[in-house]
Amino acid sequence: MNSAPDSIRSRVLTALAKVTDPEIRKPITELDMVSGVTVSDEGLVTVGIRLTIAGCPAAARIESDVLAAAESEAGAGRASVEVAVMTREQRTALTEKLRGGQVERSVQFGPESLTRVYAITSGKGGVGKSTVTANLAVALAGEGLRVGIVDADVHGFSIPGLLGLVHDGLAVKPTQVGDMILPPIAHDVKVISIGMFIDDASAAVAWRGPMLHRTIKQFLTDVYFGDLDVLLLDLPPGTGDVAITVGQLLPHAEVIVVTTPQAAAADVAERSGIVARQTGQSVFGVIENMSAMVQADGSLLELFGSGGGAEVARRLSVGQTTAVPVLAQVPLSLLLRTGGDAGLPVVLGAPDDPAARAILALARSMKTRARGLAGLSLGLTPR
Ligand SMILES: Nc1ncnc2c1ncn2[C@@H]1O[C@H](COP(=O)(O)OP(=O)(O)OP(=O)(O)O)[C@@H](O)[C@H]1O
Repeated sequence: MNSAPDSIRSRVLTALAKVTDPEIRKPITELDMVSGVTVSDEGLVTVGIRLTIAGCPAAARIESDVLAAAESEAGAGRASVEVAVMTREQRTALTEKLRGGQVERSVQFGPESLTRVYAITSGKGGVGKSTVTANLAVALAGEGLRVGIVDADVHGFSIPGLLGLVHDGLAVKPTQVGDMILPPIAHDVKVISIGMFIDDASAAVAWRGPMLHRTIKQFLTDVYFGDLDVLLLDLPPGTGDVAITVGQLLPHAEVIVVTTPQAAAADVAERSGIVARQTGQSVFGVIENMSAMVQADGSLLELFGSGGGAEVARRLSVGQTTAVPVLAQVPLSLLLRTGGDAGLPVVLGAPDDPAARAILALARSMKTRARGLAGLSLGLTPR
């Protein structure tokens, strides 16, 4: 092996190109985070890196990955890392680069984007919309898709907890690089939540329309999701301001309505689908959650009745050229609930659970239509 300083330097640079920033998920060499590599006549390597911000939570990981990369070429104990922090100008250059050279910030995931955007809504609270959203996101990521969640459920921002992004009772805070927000990542899903910007977990968020509108817009402009295949938006239940804002900002988003099997829930669930239509969005389908559970003795427990999902799908199909399908029936499940409480989604923690299987099957069928690709065939249709 040629070990002249120039040769070592070029091999170290090649190794460094494989080190990624865990939050931005790009090679540090592309992010201008490597300020220099010097090799002494004795072959000792010094790598200079600059972190995006002081106190960067990923600092220790980046430093040790850089050291390992340098030592892989220089030899154990023959490399060192000098850590500095980007200047404001360097940070601005980085955020512009990540935005693809655009100085003007604009809403991501607009009609020109290839990302499939699904707004997940329900007629009323407590039907399991957030639980289903979190599990579906993780299941889609498990299918190899790049997935993000915007938790816009201002009154019940439960996504961070469901995905284990909670520390000392509070949702983890995103790293901020200049005016760019880096979403925390859990189980391979990039997550941003209103809950991450609130310091008192028990505080009620009494925001009115304009404040909500600004926050959702900021999530869609300032959060660096990178290139996603799928973005899921967890909307608040009902037909309020957030649904209208999302309809205005992302008119091509497709809506998924979550409902329970209860006949009485069908009216309100139908309404949330209709609001979506009024803002120009199409309804992708209905997920019936808390469906019948098979008990140990083989009998069915229909705690919330039956038929609600099919009924909502039937009503939302009226006047449409294609029928709105029931995408999945997710049974009542103890493990789905305890997995959510523990921050480990059931699709990962107990993938053989019937509720997990229903969500994993849905993710598999959605995978085939990721990134604008046509065709989604689902076994379930409205009765
Ligand atoms: N299929 C299911 N089986 C058992 N428990 C479930 C199921 N789906 C959801 N749950 C439980 O129901 C409760 C409500 O779920 P979740 O918070 O996801 O509802 P939501 O519709 O998002 O409510 P909100 O919009 O009001 O926040 C949670 O405790 C959750 O663990």
